[in-house]
Amino acid sequence: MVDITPASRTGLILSANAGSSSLKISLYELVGDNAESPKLLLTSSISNITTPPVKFLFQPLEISTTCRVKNEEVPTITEHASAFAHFLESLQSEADIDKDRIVQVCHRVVHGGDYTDAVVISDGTYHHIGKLSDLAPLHNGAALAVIKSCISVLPKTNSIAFFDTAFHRSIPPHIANYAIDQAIAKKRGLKKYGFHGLSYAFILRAVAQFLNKHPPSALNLIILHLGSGASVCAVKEGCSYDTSMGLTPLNGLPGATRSGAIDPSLIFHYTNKAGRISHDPKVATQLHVTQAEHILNSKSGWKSLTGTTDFALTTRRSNEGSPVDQLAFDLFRDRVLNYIGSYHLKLGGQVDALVSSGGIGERSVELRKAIETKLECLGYSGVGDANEDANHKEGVVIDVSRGDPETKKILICRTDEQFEMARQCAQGDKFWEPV
Ligand SMILES: Nc1ncnc2c1ncn2[C@@H]1O[C@H](COP(=O)(O)OP(=O)(O)O)[C@@H](O)[C@H]1O
Ligand SMILES: CC(=O)OP(=O)(O)O
Ligand SMILES: [Mg+2]
Repeated sequence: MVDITPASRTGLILSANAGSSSLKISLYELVGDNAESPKLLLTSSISNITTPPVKFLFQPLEISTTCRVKNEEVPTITEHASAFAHFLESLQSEADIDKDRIVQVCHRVVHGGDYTDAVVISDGTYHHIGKLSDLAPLHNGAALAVIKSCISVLPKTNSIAFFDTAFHRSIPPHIANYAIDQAIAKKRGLKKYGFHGLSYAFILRAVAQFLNKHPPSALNLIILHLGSGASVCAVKEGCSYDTSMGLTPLNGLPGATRSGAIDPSLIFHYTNKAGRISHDPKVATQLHVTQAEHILNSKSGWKSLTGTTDFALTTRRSNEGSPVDQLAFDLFRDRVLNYIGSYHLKLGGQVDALVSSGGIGERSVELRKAIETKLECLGYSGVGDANEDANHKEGVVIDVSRGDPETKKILICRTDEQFEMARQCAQGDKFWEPV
């Protein structure tokens, strides 16, 4: 009989996180007894894929004569497939690792429709995920391009799709459904799916460990994931109860190029071509993305208000008195507060901690301060001095609250979607069964 117990699992696991204009990759080693915590060997990020020059960063954890850091602009990278190919070349040339040692590739797929769990890629699952691309135009197409490359250059390796949506399968019907004709809604799958689920799963476990609350089902949290795409999640008894994104990642908070929630009628006053298919060359031609979706996904958000997608720059400029940057900063804080207030109420005020994560949530001292000083009226501790020092502190979870035991905690969690996939892969029996 073939041994498929966790202790028998060895090899390299690669996790790929394809964003709208970036690809983040982490490589882990599994030696059987570390299935709970696969060992990180290196990370790589390829950014500005749709706005060249493309930046390529390759960072082995241990540097040696055969393991080098690379940080360069690469004009030959034009889309996600060539970005992935460049990573594989560097794996050999910079880290002396043969790609054939990779036994599993985990792919973050943002929209998984009704998939409630990760799936091994086959012809059937590949095409099903392809059909969902219209609902996550900035993301699913990019993930599929990387999956396709894997199938062709790593034919003996399992490719597994991990879905952002899976974490939110617990959202109850009265929250997940929209007030629209239910026959049409059911037929077309028009409901709230929610996203950033791999990040929320990672945070839930990390915070449970930090607060010493086991199992995680003992926890109620309000989690902010504030990055290029931003969302909030109410976790009730260890499960997603509500989240700000909806049918697509467009709803809820604004993001780098996304409007977030707007009055649905607005778009018909913005353009009289809202329903026409977009012919923008950056939108893959096989996707049926309307001009409305293109404007609200790619031509809105911080970029449309301030000219930059860099929220750190927006914050600096707003401190220097720039009115448009101040508007972007205040508008973001306002929308985040909408959700915190609402989720605090939905959780009956029984909140173990407010957790801030994502590129902005983890690093923006100013935004955290602006949000969290408003929360004292709800019994949150307010940010303490630790907020200022958080960027220099080590650790996955950092307590930035004032430390008054009577008040609710405010934490930062350095989320890691790639690690969450590698961990779930290492532990999932079905991924290791011989074919
Ligand atoms: N110190 C900082 N202050 C404010 N925003 C920051 C800071 N560092 C990074 N960011 C912002 O974080 C965002 C990227 O977050 P990230 O979670 O990596 O996004 P994504 O994975 O969605 O591409 C960018 O808008 C970037 O400007
Ligand atoms: C779902 C989503 O918006 O993802 P990201 O923040 O990585 O763009
Ligand atoms: Mg992200």
